[in-house]
Amino acid sequence: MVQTISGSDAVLKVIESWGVDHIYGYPGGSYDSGMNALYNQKDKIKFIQVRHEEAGALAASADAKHSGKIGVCFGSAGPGAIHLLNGLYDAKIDRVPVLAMVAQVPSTNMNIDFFQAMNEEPAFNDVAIFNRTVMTAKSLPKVIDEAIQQAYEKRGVAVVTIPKDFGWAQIPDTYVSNANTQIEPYAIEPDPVKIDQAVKMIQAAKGPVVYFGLGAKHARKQLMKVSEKFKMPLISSVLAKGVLDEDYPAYMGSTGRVAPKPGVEAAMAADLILWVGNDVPFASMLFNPKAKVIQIDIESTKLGKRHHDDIAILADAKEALKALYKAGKERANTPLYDACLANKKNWTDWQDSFKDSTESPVRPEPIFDVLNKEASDKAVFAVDVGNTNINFERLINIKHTQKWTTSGKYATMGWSLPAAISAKVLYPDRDVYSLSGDGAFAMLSEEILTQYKYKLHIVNIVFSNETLGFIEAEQTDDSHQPLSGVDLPATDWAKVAEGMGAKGFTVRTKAEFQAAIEAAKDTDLPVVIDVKLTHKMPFTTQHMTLDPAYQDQKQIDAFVKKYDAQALRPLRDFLKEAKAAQTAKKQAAKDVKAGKSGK
Ligand SMILES: CC(=O)OP(=O)(O)O
Repeated sequence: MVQTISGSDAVLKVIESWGVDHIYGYPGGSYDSGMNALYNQKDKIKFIQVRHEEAGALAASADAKHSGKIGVCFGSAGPGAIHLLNGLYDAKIDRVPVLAMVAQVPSTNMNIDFFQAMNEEPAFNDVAIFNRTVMTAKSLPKVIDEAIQQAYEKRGVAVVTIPKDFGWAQIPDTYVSNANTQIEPYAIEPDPVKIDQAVKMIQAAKGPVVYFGLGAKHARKQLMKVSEKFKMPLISSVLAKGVLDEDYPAYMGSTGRVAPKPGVEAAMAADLILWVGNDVPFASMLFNPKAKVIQIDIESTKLGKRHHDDIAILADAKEALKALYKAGKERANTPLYDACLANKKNWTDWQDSFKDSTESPVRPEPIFDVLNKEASDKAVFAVDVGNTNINFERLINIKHTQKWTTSGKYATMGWSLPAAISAKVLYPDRDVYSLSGDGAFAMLSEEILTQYKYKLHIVNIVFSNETLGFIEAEQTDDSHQPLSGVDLPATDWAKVAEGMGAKGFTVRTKAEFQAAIEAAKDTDLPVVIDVKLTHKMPFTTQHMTLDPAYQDQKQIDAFVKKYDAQALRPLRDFLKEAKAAQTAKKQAAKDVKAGKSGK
């Protein structure tokens, strides 16, 4: 006799065969059989009960971002399913594999206006790369297997809708999963002719730079070697922060609104961009429009997508960088390279000058100074959307051994708590920090309950300044309108957290923050540190007004005063100095050759 198994147990067996050991969700009547299977297989797959399905989907997306492996979540029929959507869009838009199981009313009650029934497929059509309602109980394991393969292959969201009765039905326990058939695709090697052309273009450029994204995350050493050999400063996408150590001298950080000044200025001064594994939507606005572009990408649809290419190389980033390094000759320092290094030092010194500021409410620099010292080399940061992105991008001295995630191109607020849960579930031995503004924290703050329920020792830092700061700055600097709808009521987040079982602290100074971080070491509970943050907005790199060659002195004075930026100098100053130093060096060398060294 053929052994049988319930449809939902068969589903979990397939999911487990792909190496998944936990699933996020919230029970509902239509998902009873799924809960029954999770109970039956609790030794193999852990159920993480989030308190809102959106958080489950975000945590699943964060699992995929952290580990590269598929994240799995579920929602019950109707509202439970629809609540998943926001988290699933994060996975879709940041292109990571997620499986969402969506419960449906029993097949006999579908399409007849039943309680909590809705036509779920159309609702998930846009978000999913694979979106199917299972038609028979027997096909359940095969459809789940297919969904997982599709999610990996197409780097997106697979949605499987499961009518309630199919999950309970007994089916033959004979299905064999496809998980063991999967192999890593071969890295595509670059065309040597294109590599030769690219090397010539790089050698001829006056100020070439590298602009890399997450497509180059496996090519850390090659990025540094190419930069050193051809004297190219490195600029990254926001999300590729952490591929290189922050203190690597030629790494200028990212470019764009959240970026530090050296990255923004280097991008505008470059005359050639070596664009590697990067798909940033604003990218065409962030660079010198006259710069030449050599682009390397593993997907042909990315070539020329964000910027006109002079040379397009279809290849794996690591292979292409290796080939460039091998094919080219070492270059002498360019003035732009020297100027960028000096500019970075000027910016870092300026940021550091606020590290011990005693202003209260506190500035972000003292808080991040403590974090930089306290976070271990293995720390994981879950970073929410808003000014927290800006402060994290500029002030965390990331190490490549640490990890961090945010909601990137989708940029949903509410990211940090579910992402921190994902980090602690995946890496229980690593120190995990969630960082959010008071707006973003409020959006999914109920997830402190999840942290408490599973005894996840996460340090949640809330930057409270009673405003949607990122939007406030936009209304002030971009649209020049009166502030409208951005103010938030003062809230005692430490008290809220205590009510949910966490340990709460309120801090207004660096010393208080340091003390809270010390106290956090003495508890296994989740911790919430409500940092009462200054209302001063971060230095704007988007509307930077520092250079008298381009701006009116009065404007510059007002800008410098607003951001306490007296010590900051424009990149052009360093370029002039670098050019003068190189001319003097050349002249000295000529003099020595001509026997006029004066010695
Ligand atoms: C979205 C937003 O403006 O958030 P914050 O207040 O953290 O900047």
